[in-house]
Amino acid sequence: MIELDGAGRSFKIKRRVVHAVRDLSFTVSAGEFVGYLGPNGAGKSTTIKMLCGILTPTSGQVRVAGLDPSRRRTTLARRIGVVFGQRTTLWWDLPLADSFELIRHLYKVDRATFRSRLGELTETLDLGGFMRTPVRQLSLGQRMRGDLAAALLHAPDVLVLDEPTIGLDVVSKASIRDFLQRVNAEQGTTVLLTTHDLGDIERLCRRVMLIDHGRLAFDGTLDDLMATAPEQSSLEEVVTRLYTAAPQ
Ligand SMILES: Nc1ncnc2c1ncn2[C@@H]1O[C@H](COP(=O)(O)OP(=O)(O)OP(=O)(O)O)[C@@H](O)[C@H]1O
Repeated sequence: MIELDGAGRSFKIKRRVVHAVRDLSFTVSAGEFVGYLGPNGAGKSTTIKMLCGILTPTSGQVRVAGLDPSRRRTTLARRIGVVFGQRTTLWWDLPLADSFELIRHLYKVDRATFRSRLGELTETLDLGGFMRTPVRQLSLGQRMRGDLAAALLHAPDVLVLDEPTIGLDVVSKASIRDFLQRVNAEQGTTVLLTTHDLGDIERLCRRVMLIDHGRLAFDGTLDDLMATAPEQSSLEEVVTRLYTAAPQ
């Protein structure tokens, strides 16, 4: 469902070149739920932007649902949902319901499918109490639930999440994790999750990829990851070891 083959992305800043992602190769199969970890500045967001076609790779190849994201961005938009936890894709001044209606038009979702899909999402994400509230008046947790619904309204095959639980309290985090687990298990949606919250990883991901300095430093199951450190280490200790040991 997601394939990277030697993908790289560099940026030229004045006379300096920053290699945000270098020679990255991995495959994520349909239905997998994969955690994508890495320290600040490792290249996670750059990878995600290449997956949804916002950035074109400067080397190698990227394929999502068999499509080249930067060339087929519009077609791909129907197959992929993206949530950037730090930003909203909703219309700030409009009630949540109006944002969803606009998304329905953008993605050309027919009215009956939209109604049943929105009904399901409203129930599972408990959106009913604030559907008529302008997005700017929503709490962070409410806004995040709205963003998740917006990303899933068109029933994408792939869901890419960039820190979807950032800033949320423990109860909101738990409900979003439950929701994501259900989407993956019940609808077979392929999920790539970027997070600094290791609780998200422990709770949701069987497979973990770790990127550092733009390169893949680990790709395996959560158990394999835990086995890289002495017994009884916490996930936080294991990840800290890898972040500090990864090659430059
Ligand atoms: N548009 C850009 N122009 C120049 N450099 C960039 C650009 N976008 C990212 N970079 C650089 O690429 C590197 C990787 O950045 P990226 O945002 O992908 O990291 P990240 O892993 O998502 O970090 P964080 O966890 O802090 O969000 C960083 O050194 C960053 O400064």
